[in-house]
Amino acid sequence: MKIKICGLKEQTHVEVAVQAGADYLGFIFVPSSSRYISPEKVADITKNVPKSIKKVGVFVNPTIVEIERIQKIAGLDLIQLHGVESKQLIKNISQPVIKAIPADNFLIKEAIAAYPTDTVLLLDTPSNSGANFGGKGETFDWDKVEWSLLTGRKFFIAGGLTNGNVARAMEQLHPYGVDVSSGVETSKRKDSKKIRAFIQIVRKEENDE
Ligand SMILES: O=C(O)c1ccccc1N[C@@H]1O[C@H](COP(=O)(O)O)[C@@H](O)[C@H]1O
Repeated sequence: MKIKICGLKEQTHVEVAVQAGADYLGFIFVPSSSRYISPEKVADITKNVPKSIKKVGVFVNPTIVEIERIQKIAGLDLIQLHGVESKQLIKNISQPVIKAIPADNFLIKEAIAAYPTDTVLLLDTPSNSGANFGGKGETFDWDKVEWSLLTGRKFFIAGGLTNGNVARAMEQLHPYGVDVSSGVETSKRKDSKKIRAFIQIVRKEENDE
């Protein structure tokens, strides 16, 4: 089970996530987000991160120029697209892509048809405004998704995961990975204890399965 800790802004939390056994570290390059971090800061706080742990840049409707500029400075391994990006943009990105989609059966079917199998999908809670901006800490109704649509596809579960529900998400949904941001924060700041506990719970659950 892959674990992605997202929205990191401080070196201490990067170190905690790495030591506890995260696979992916996520950084938000969306200027309007309270979790925004500059590419220069990402390069600085991740300089000691082993190469085996992947750095993911999260974007909403970026241009290819913006992605390439930020990727070069921050040293990103993967690009997560969290908006309504074109298929052509995805084709132009040199790094592997994680494509976030709202957890809605119609949109899941569309995404499966649109994106090649090497594009990892990330199911997140649909936003009330219709836009797919994440990081709100809200779960979606797991029972309403036709999970069989995703057979053969790698997908992350995101949206409101916490130390209290992640084991159930794994048992019930069998994702390729779990992605958390708000659930490992206290007062809108990452919380080292919650990060460690989240990763321990996931590792224990995968051993028990
Ligand atoms: O975290 C943000 O501010 C954000 C902004 C724009 C796009 C995505 C964002 N976060 C991503 O949302 C999911 C779910 O987060 P949460 O656990 O529900 O808080 C995750 O992939 C975040 O990286």
